[in-house]
Amino acid sequence: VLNYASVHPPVHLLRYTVVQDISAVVRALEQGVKKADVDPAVKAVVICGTNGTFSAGADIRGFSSIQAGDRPSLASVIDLIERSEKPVVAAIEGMALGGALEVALGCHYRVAHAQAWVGLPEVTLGLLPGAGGTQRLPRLIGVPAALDLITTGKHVLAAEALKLGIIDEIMEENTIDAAIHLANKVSGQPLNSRRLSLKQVQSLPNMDAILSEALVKVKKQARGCLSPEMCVQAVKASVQLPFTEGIRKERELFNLLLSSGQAKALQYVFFAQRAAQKWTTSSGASWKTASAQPIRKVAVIGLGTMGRGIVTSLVKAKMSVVALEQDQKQLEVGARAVTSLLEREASKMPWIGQRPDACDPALLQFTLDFSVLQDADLVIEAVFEDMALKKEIFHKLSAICKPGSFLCTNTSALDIDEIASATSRPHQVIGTHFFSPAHVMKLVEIIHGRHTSPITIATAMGLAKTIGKIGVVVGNCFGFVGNRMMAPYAEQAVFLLEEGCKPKEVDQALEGFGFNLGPFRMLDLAGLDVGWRSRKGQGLTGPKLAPGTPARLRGRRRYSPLPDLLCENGRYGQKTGRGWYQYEKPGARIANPDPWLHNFLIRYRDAHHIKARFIDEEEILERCLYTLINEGFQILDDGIASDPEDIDVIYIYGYGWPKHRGGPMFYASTIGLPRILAKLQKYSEAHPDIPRMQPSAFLKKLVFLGNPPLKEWMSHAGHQSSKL
Ligand SMILES: CCCCCCCCCCCCC/C=C/C(=O)SCCNC(=O)CCNC(=O)[C@H](O)C(C)(C)COP(=O)(O)OP(=O)(O)OC[C@H]1O[C@@H](n2cnc3c(N)ncnc32)[C@H](O)[C@@H]1OP(=O)(O)O
Repeated sequence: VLNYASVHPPVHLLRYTVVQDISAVVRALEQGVKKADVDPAVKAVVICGTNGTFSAGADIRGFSSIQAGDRPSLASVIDLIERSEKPVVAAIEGMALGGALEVALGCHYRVAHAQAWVGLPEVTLGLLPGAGGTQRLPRLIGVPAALDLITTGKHVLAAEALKLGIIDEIMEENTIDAAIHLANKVSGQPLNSRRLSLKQVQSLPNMDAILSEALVKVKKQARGCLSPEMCVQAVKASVQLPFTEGIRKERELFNLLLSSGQAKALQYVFFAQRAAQKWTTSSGASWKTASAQPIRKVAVIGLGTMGRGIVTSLVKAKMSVVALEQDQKQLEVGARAVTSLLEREASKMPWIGQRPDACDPALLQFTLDFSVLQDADLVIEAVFEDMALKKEIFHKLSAICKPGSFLCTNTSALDIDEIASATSRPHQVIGTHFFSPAHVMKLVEIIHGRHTSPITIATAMGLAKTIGKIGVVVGNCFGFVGNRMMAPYAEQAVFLLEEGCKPKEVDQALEGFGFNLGPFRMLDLAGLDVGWRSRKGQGLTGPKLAPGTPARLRGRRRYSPLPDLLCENGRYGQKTGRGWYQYEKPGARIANPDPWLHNFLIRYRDAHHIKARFIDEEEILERCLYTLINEGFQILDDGIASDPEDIDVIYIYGYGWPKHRGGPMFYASTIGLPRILAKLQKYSEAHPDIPRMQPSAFLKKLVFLGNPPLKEWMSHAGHQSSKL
């Protein structure tokens, strides 16, 4: 891990590589600094990394073994560095993240390569910079900038770090030589002014307001996630307390976070997101053997809400795009919408000024001419959810597109195999389920059909990565993973209304749990007509419904006609200004309880002889969340998702599941599968007409096997993951 290398005497170079064994690095760093301190031949020290990287910080896997008492050791080594009578210079190449930046902050000088970047990502892992970072950074760059970096975990490039004052010098090349040169130059000069622990935090007249506004902001954004709030508390301590007391406070807050459980969940998500990129299918295809084909030109069919967002994402990633509509008017409306989205995106990216080509309109062509699509490497069809229309388009694409083109359908539920059957190249057909708004949401479900080739999967995954999305490979079934699990959740929410809840009560319970939006606000945003169209297509309502079908039963299953009745009343959600809530005008966003709906529910319950009862938050949460989780177990058993991590990534990045709870399957593992099973059994006995409440056989099996850890679940699934 450590080389104590004499490079240009009298400067000594301490080199570090990957920080896997945290305590070994801390010990080695301590020994290196102590040795340099007592060696009379050494006049200065440079700390750098190897292979062009200072350090990405600690190995996250090592956090689980950190004991509360271990923590101060890096902090004390950083103190040792800072107290050294010989100047210590950090030479930052590549990146300095987390503990590594804290080490650099303990150095007296910091030199960085122009392409290097720095950051304190601890907050995203449920922690805070606990080796003095929350006390030194505000002393170096002031409270507002330090709060921004520490509470978001964002990375900044060397140029910005220089502007902020984190870095003293930037080099285009030979960063280590420059650091050695600087170390030689400052050798013998007084160091007190370079010791951040001795500096005062720059006082600001509105400091109290800055701190309290920061707290309000992070509380609002974090929805129950503790680490951003603790970060603000720690920075506040740097303002209000002397350095050593501030460090004590930082340690106390760090230990609290370390034992909170949220840190474990967030660290799980870090690895789950990366594991999802290593896709496999139940037939044995995998990322290891399939390579993505290069995609230069993409065509998008349909410029509705989804198509516009998809085009925007592609252009932002500098891909050449052809956007097709069926008539001139729709083409013009769509083109205007895309232009405005691109302008809005550009205004959010100030660095775009330095990269004038970032949203280059020359990359984008709007057309009505289907034949322009013939040389596209990949086509994404994004018309509305109508199987006949999609099949017609795929039939045409199959005839027009060059033989190597990949054909993707943006669908949230439809059968990929049926769509592929309209082509002569089903192996090149794949589902790419984007989430709305598609230029913002990170997730893309990549759905392989029976005939989809591994190269097609790899190419769709590659495209997702290129445009900054997180692709997750899933199997083909109605609703795939995300919407299939959403169905029992939304169904429970509506049953709860029938039984006595108000939409706001259900939403508040789930927003309190940490969702960005509760189910009714989410449905109003997505548009109630989407589900209505799908239910009509399935014959659950509308003209295809058999006459004489009881209002609240489909076969022997409980059914709620409430969402259909709302649509029949023209209440489609936000877009019509009325849905489960009322809005000031169509398109407005603030949801207000609607007395009309309240009276409607009373009349509905009377008509169906339902006696309203009080339903507490616990029941709301358990019925909505546990039925969703139950479907997740069924999906794993069916092989539609290859492991629980994939489901969790889908829920976090596509459905607003609170990240600090680690995704539904991780959450289930923290609650304990026996408890989930017992609750589902209780509710399904009370509601025998709701099949989705019947515990899945896989869940029962795992409980029978003694509630094994999440990592072992798939070795017991009916459909075993080929990742094993
Ligand atoms: C020279 C001075 C050295 C001083 C060193 C001091 C060290 C401190 C030791 C004491 C510790 C005290 C407390 C410290 C806390 C911290 O440091 S918290 C900060 C931890 N670091 C991070 O959060 C960085 C997380 N990683 C990333 O952001 C990115 O991975 C990356 C580094 C920017 C690289 O991105 P990219 O190129 O896109 O690759 P990825 O796909 O993301 O990752 C590649 C594989 O590497 C694995 N990985 C990455 N980071 C870590 C990590 N920190 N710990 C463990 N593993 C990591 C990642 O999982 C990928 O793995 P595979 O999927 O298996 O390939």
